[in-house]
Amino acid sequence: MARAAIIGGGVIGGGWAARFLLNGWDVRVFDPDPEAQRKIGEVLDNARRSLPGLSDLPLPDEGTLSFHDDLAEAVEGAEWIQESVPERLDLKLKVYAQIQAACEEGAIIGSSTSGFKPSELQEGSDRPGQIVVTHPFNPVYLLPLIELVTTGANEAALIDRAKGLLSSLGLFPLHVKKEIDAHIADRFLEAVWREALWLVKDGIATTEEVDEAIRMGFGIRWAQMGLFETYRVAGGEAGMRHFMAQFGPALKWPWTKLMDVPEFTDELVDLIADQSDAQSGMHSIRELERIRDNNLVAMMRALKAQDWGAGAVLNAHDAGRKRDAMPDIETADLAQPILTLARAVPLDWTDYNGHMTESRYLDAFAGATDRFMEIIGCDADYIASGGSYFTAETHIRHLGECHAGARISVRTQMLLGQGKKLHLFHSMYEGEELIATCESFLLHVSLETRRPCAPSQEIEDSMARIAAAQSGLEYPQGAGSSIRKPVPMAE
Ligand SMILES: NC(=O)C1=CN([C@@H]2O[C@H](COP(=O)(O)OP(=O)(O)OC[C@H]3O[C@@H](n4cnc5c(N)ncnc54)[C@H](O)[C@@H]3O)[C@@H](O)[C@H]2O)C=CC1
Ligand SMILES: C[N+](C)(C)CC(=O)CC(=O)[O-]
Repeated sequence: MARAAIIGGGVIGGGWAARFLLNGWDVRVFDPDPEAQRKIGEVLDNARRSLPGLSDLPLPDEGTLSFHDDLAEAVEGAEWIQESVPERLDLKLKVYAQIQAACEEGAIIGSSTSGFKPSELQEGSDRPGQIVVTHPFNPVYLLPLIELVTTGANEAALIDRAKGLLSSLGLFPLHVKKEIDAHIADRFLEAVWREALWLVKDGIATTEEVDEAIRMGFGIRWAQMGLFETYRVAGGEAGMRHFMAQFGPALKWPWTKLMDVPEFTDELVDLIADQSDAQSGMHSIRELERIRDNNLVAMMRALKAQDWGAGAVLNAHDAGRKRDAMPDIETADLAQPILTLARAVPLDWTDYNGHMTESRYLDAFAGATDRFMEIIGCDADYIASGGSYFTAETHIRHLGECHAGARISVRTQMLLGQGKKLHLFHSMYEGEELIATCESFLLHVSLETRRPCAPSQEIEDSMARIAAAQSGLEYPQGAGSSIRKPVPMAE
């Protein structure tokens, strides 16, 4: 089992711990704070309800989490060491000396620093090539971006290994090859933060109005296209050149306070903190984290459907794991109902009753049907060649309930697969418990005529193979049933 050490387990270290653990790594934590274990436990609870559902496949079994009073013990045998101690250079340098005295020479030491350059962190080290900046974004267990900032002291092989390990955790390592204070993203965030402070200090807007100005407009836009792509579109048909010609000169107008930072007087801190309390004080920080996570999961899953931005990163992560996680016609035990879906229930699949909402059962069963189609040869290439299946009838029975984060699976029995007809019976389980079934009848169609027709010989052969293998299975209980006619109540 791969092992990571988390040095500093606060807001960010806790997020890293969750990211590693939920991706199957063993995690050792060193943090002198006596509250660290409780705090990380709460971050983990949030991560467990939100991260697994982002994937359309099950995550690996969780690794083991342990807390250590001794830094040397925590880093021993670790392949990855993530430093997330407070943003003070003297402290970070002291911590690296302790880490490097005890860790493996081949281990990667990543720093979460928001602002320091890697050359500053490598200063005075005997093995500077081991230290890189891996700057994450909060919540680390959901957001994919990691700014991987390196110097000439870091060898290409170590950089490649770091990229590979980060990608295997579902992260998106953005390699910043030329170091600069605050890397890339925090330079924007600092600029926006500075402007917002001025707007509140000068009485132009409240903290709430600043936040509305972001989240009702460009905040949504930036989640799917960055700055340049957004402005290219805003330039109209003439694109970026026109945009720059039109708005470039305006940058010189006195729109902003540019580099000045308002002084953090007690008065300014009170003004901002009081407004922030009035805006959000009715929610605890943990509640706000859960609201944030619900929203992030819903947005990232929407981007996933578009295979765009952060959604494309999630799809690529799934694609890399699909081969091992899901059987195909050669690896499945065809004599049994075939595994066609295995995943965690995403946060945005639950409803006001606190369990998976009914439309999502159809969503999950439709995913199982899609997988069955792939297994028999009706994959993306086949569909592009003009043949596919349309569903003619579906009947779902709800036998139990499941909640966000639950691991569900679907196993599929083929009741008929011959000519243009495909009749499937899906059974959904949480663990061993049967929670729903779905019977579907599909017809093979020509996508040109939109009329039923026979499928390819390869599909016919696959269906014949499965029919022969499953011929010994009993007709499933519940198949062929309908909603019974109500019996009149006795007086
Ligand atoms: N909070 C944020 O939004 C982000 C912070 N970062 C960076 O992550 C790092 C940590 O920041 P946060 O998690 O926000 O701070 P935090 O204050 O929540 O956590 C820091 C943790 O380090 C522990 N600590 C202090 N001295 C230690 C030592 N000698 N050895 C081990 N642990 C020690 C503290 O007990 C505390 O639990 C900083 O470098 C920061 O710039 C990066 C991205 C976002
Ligand atoms: C405020 N901050 C500079 C610590 C923020 C970051 O570094 C990244 C983030 O998560 O916004």
